[in-house]
Amino acid sequence: MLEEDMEVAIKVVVVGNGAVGKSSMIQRYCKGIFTKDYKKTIGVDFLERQILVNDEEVRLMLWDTAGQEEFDAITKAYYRGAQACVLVFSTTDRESFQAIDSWREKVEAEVGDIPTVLVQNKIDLLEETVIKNEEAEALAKRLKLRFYRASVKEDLNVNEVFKYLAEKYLQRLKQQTAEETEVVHTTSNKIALDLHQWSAHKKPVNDYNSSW
Ligand SMILES: Nc1nc2c(ncn2[C@@H]2O[C@H](COP(=O)(O)OP(=O)(O)OP(=O)(O)O)[C@@H](O)[C@H]2O)c(=O)[nH]1
Repeated sequence: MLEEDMEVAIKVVVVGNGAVGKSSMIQRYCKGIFTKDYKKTIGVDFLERQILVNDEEVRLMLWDTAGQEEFDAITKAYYRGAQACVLVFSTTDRESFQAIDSWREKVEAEVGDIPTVLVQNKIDLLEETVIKNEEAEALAKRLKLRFYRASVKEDLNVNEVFKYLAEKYLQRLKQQTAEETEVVHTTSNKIALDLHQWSAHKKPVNDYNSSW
């Protein structure tokens, strides 16, 4: 169990090419709305939402990063401290699919291996698709990532994406806590053992007169 009074807050970065639906996904998840207008994100922005995961309160802070290369310098700084990541591409944009590897590398370069999920957005436009199902699945397999097909417009699979990331993050957190506890135990066992060995070498109090 985690400390009861401690709130778990997770910084999640949502990355991918421009216009794949990152801002829309965050708005949908945090505000429950969808707008048709496309307003290019300048730099970064964030919204948050609290959810319950296995009876644990989790605050998700969703960082919306610009998909345009021109803002790379600003967005890179915002990856720092990220604890989970959503990689998004669009059903109707092949370049956004091909760019996934490079987005993953950019995030990994800043924060290492964090819980990450691959999302194909705009599946309501499946008849206009430029990506085969097998290709997307192969990419997920190669990157060893959970894969979701979503439509922010139709509110399909959006909640699932963030729920999965929160669960994955908590799972890792508990595992780390358990490992740290084990290290402490191992260390204290070692100290106990050393003390035992030391006292075994120590001369008994009632034996001070004999030669040791
Ligand atoms: N049909 C459809 N359109 C969507 C969906 N999600 C987003 N859009 C539209 O796609 C366009 C781009 O969405 P944004 O959320 O602004 O894209 P973005 O990835 O944040 O773009 P940048 O800020 O440039 O990085 C907007 O017109 C949205 O309304 C979806 O699931 N289906």
